[in-house]
Amino acid sequence: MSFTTISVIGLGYIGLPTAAAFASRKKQVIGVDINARAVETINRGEIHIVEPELDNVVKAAVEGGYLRASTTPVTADAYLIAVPTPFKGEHEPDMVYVEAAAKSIAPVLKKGALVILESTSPVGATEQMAAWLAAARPDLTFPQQVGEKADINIAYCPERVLPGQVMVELIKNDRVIGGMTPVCSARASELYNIFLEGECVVTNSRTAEMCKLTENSFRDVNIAFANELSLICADQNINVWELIRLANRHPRVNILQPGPGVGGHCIAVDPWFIVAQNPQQARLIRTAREVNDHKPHWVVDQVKATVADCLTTSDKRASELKIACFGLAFKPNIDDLRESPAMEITHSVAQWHGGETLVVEPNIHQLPASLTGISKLVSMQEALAQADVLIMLVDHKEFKALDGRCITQRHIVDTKGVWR
Ligand SMILES: NC(=O)C1=CN([C@@H]2O[C@H](COP(=O)(O)OP(=O)(O)OC[C@H]3O[C@@H](n4cnc5c(N)ncnc54)[C@H](O)[C@@H]3O)[C@@H](O)[C@H]2O)C=CC1
Ligand SMILES: CC(=O)N[C@@H]1[C@@H](OP(=O)(O)OP(=O)(O)OC[C@H]2O[C@@H](n3ccc(=O)[nH]c3=O)[C@H](O)[C@@H]2O)O[C@H](C(=O)O)[C@@H](O)[C@@H]1O
Repeated sequence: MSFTTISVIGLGYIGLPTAAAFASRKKQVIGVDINARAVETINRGEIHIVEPELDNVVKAAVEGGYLRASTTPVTADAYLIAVPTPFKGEHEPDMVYVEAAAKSIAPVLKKGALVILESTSPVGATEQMAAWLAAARPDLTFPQQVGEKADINIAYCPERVLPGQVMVELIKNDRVIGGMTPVCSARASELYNIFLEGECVVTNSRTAEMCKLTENSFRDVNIAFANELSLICADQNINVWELIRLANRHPRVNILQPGPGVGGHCIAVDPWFIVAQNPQQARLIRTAREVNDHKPHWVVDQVKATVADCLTTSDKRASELKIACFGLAFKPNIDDLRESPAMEITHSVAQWHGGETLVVEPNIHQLPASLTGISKLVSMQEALAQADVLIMLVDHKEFKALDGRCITQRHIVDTKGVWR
């Protein structure tokens, strides 16, 4: 059965670009979200999230009559679930959104439908989702009951796009397809091939779930290695960026870059899903998380030591010193401040510091609420003219382009090696 109508459940950073990609290939797409304001925005042909090129694709899809959004699920040939999977408590995966999404589509499922889970999930989540659907629809058969002959096909197909490059990577990246049966995988591959230029690589659902967690854990472990080196090098008076550049000249060494910590809602979250399921075995993955989570605290200690050093050579009192923090976003050249180590550090410094804390963030026009009243958003030039201590937190292109001769301050904490 081919796919005439496709429904995407959850219209956020992943769901909306995916819905728009199908609609741009002239498929009828119904996006569903519990956020009524997001639904209204999309139905006006506008977007509620920031992602390059997405606005044009959504506008064309809505105006062309291929994409519409709704708060209520409808009957479709295929469903893709892209709802949040945060952690709860002591880093346990929270599957309540997936459960709610599955239960919301169950009543409208028709024989022959394909259901794909895209949300980053712990191993076994797809089987759990299939069980929720089966419990809600005893009139239909599911792969866990009858295998290939099931009325409903189910697969896990993780998303691996990089924020900021989603519209390119969505089309070009290879996709891991984890069907509950080979037929499920074949149908899921057929669906993605509507827009995919990359390859569909087929496996089972549990391997596909683990594959997504593995990719982000691999990056987290590699960044933790770099962050650990940065602590060792600071102690040994070695420039860690020079060290890594030199080590990476080895044909089989490729170390990532240290920074203020690991931010965003994926790399700092997903490795915990492995740790939660295999706490005895996942020792390196847990330690990497701990190393990366510790880094912002270490940076704050460096700031305090640098301020103390500055005071010994200055005739100013502590309350007269100005500290400037460069960057708030969770990574360079974006405006996303969520789960940002730069935010965490700036907040701690501003709360601790008796004097003025200046903030330079070229990608925002207004300070977030948590920093309002305890810091001041200024231009790069104002910060360089006024501050006694500089803290480099995010290697935005504007900061990298700065002529070193403009920096007269001697007291600098540079977490990104930009002003070395
Ligand atoms: N943002 C990213 O760069 C990537 C995210 N992922 C994964 O994709 C999944 C989705 O992430 P994002 O799109 O970033 O989240 P998001 O928060 O941007 O969007 C999720 C959307 O789902 C909606 N929603 C929640 N419960 C719902 C329900 N029961 N029915 C319908 N809509 C519902 C929310 O209102 C929201 O609009 C997560 O598992 C995430 O880990 C995977 C790769 C990249
Ligand atoms: C394995 C991998 O590259 N995963 C990607 C990642 O996207 P995300 O934007 O979170 O990743 P990122 O660019 O590594 O940034 C995460 C954090 O790590 C930091 N970071 C990154 C690279 C580095 O050398 N040093 C470093 O400190 C960044 O500054 C940021 O705070 O996670 C996404 C996700 O799963 O949501 C995934 O789709 C993306 O492909």
